[in-house]
Amino acid sequence: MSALMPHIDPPLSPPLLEARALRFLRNDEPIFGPLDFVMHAGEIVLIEGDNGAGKTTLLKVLSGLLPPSDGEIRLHGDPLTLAKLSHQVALLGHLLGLKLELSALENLAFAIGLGGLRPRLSPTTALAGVGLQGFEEVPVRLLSAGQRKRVALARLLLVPASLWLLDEPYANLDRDGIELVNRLLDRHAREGGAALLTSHGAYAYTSGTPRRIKLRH
Ligand SMILES: Nc1ncnc2c1ncn2[C@@H]1O[C@H](COP(=O)(O)OP(=O)(O)OP(=O)(O)O)[C@@H](O)[C@H]1O
Repeated sequence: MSALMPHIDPPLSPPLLEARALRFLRNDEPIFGPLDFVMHAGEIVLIEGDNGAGKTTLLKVLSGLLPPSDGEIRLHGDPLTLAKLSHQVALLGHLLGLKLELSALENLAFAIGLGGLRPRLSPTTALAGVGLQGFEEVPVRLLSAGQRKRVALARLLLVPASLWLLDEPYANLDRDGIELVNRLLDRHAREGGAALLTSHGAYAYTSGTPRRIKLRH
């Protein structure tokens, strides 16, 4: 390097998710916050709190379903926009967001249309990956609660979102399904994604000790 050229360090990449002074009020009553936290690529973080503490509300705010009352959310250093939300953030909520009259495959095709498709994956391989080979054409209304959850997990696998927001991802799953969620989380983290999850169940994320965010009334 020439003696005249200054040495410039490469810029540090911004956190995957950043919440600053984030608050949500309903009818002037505080539900959560002010909250400050950052999440980096590869992190799995648990949101803890009693019933009604605001866990689901926080996930809804982070996924753009509810506007925050105060504060800021940044994704990869930039403010959240609707365009980013659909491609970079995937929410697995209590209601799963599946269309009951459509088949598992049709639901996945619909999700890809909105959120894009991860390279080298297809809806058929994603369904096989969550143990639903043979259920491709079955309308979701005919699937069990755990099978529906698995369709929603296949959707997570398919879309390229780097941030997963998972509300009770273990609910309704058998032991094999719980291990499946943990495998998907580990792979997502290894591939540079991050996930924020709530869980009341006895089974939760078992690889290492995830960081926790505690919400209080
Ligand atoms: N649609 C709504 N309209 C009015 N109040 C609501 C609504 N949804 C939630 N709340 C209230 O907001 C607060 C937080 O609810 P939230 O669902 O975020 O809690 P949670 O921590 O996810 O609870 P749980 O562990 O029971 O799932 C609760 O007091 C609840 O009564």
